[in-house]
Amino acid sequence: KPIPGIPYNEVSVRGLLGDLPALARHVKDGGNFASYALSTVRALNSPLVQIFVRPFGKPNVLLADFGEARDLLLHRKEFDRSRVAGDLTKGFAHDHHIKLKTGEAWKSQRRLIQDLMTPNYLHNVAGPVVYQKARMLMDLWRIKAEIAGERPFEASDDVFRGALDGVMSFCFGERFRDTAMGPAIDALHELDRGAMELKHDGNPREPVKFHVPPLNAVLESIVTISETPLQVQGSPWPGLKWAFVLRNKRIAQAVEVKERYIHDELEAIVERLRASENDAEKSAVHHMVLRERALAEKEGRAPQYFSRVMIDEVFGFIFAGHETTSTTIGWGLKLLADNPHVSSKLRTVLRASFALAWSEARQPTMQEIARAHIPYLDATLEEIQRCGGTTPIIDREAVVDTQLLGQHIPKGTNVACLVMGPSMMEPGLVGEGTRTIHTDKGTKVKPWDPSNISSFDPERWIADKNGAEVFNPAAGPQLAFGLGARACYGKRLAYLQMRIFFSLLLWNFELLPCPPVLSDYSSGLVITNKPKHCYACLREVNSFK
Ligand code: HEM
Repeated sequence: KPIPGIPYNEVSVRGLLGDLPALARHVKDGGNFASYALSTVRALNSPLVQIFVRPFGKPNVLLADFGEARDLLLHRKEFDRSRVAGDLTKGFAHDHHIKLKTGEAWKSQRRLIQDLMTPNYLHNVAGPVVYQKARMLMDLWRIKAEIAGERPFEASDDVFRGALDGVMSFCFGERFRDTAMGPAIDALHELDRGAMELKHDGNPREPVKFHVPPLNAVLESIVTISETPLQVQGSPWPGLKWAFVLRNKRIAQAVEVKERYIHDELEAIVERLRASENDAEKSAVHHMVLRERALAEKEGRAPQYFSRVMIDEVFGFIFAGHETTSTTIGWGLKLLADNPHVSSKLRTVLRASFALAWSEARQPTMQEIARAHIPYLDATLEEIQRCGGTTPIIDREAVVDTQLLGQHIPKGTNVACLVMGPSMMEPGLVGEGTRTIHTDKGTKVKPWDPSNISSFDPERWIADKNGAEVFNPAAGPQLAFGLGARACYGKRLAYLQMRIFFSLLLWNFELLPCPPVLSDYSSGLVITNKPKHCYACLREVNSFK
């Protein structure tokens, strides 16, 4: 039954299936749930609309306005984490904190992973292992660029391997050695040099196809599990659907492999700590074991190193961190290749910022990259986040009867804030004065200039402070990581990974534009809003070690 006062498609309320038939047609034509939501907002020309995608369930409200979404996410206690995230992760990380409402239980669980996103931890512990994996990706692309000879090649699998290795290194530190990238590099070394001839064959615009080697059993299990939420998405009975999905032999085996792997890693750390306090390798898992030990001591109980919560929190890093980061890097590759003025300015800025590395003909170090103050780099990363739309929807649930944009929202309604719609990537639909009263008077974020709101322009994040360029993270609307208490936990790690990756990429390569057929911006929404085509066409600009 529609919520009075909120626009909807008239045809959707005529049948039992609501918007599902129209959504299915949209998907068949190459769209996805997020693009359907956006097209509905546009068709009804309203920043607040409702759609019916759960048979017998409540309508889903779509909110396409940054000002109102920001207020909701930052200040409104009437909204909390929705059931969607928990429903989608129930089958493989049942006890992860993502599903919890904001309160004592959530806070207490977050204590286990506290301090992992501090600059100190990121720069000194996580950064070096993440940097090492980014260097491996550059090595892989150096070989591919040489073989491809300025022809494009598929980049999404490489970027995916790089991001997966990055987040696994964050979790397990130096203990994680059986990487995704290793076999990809080995496969190139073993390649018959005759394959070098590829660069002279055929159409120079045709992509070069490289063999994609399989992942090891643990990494393969992560990929298998990460695909399962797609099967549950939209189900009116997620619990039942999970029971069915987990009966599949391949999926059940994948869950078993990942459980055993995480358990064994925890056990290894616990054993090393028992043997010698200073002997265990530092990593997120090591840090969690120390936190659990300290919390248990404080609470007068025995530590539970192998509890469901411990295992699910570890897997949460991997699940929440690998595809999001790899998708965002994929968008960044495309945007930088298609905007050579941005990539060449960034390269010039990087050379000036890492002047010592340039003069010594070497790669910038992890510490140089992490600590440098480079406003144009920060601005470019922010703009990649804005234009990529990796997580196009941020859900919240109304926990009491409330209002949005002056309309009644009943308790239990799921509100989906659109990250890419009006006011974000196209002019807004809301007139001043119609929003819910803002509690943060005086710090309201200014809207983007409508004349260039949809273009990729890092300069929008740059401000002038006493004649010097500074990066202004609050220059305008941005929802890429959500906002408020439940915003992305791993944001700082994601920025660090991107900072390292794009600095090294532009240090080593020029990104040549790919042929138009490989350069479109269509996307597929699985867990994230992924580019359908992600190719790289690289020219090495130096051969520094
Ligand atoms: C570019 C990469 C990433 C993007 C775009 C991204 C985006 C997001 C978004 C939009 C949310 C929901 C925010 C909200 O509801 O307000 C979220 C939540 C979360 N993210 Fe990320 N994320 C990224 C990387 C990571 C990484 C690397 C980790 C951990 C290693 C991580 C861990 C989490 C967790 C644990 C939550 C749930 C927080 C909670 O419910 O309290 N994310 N992320």
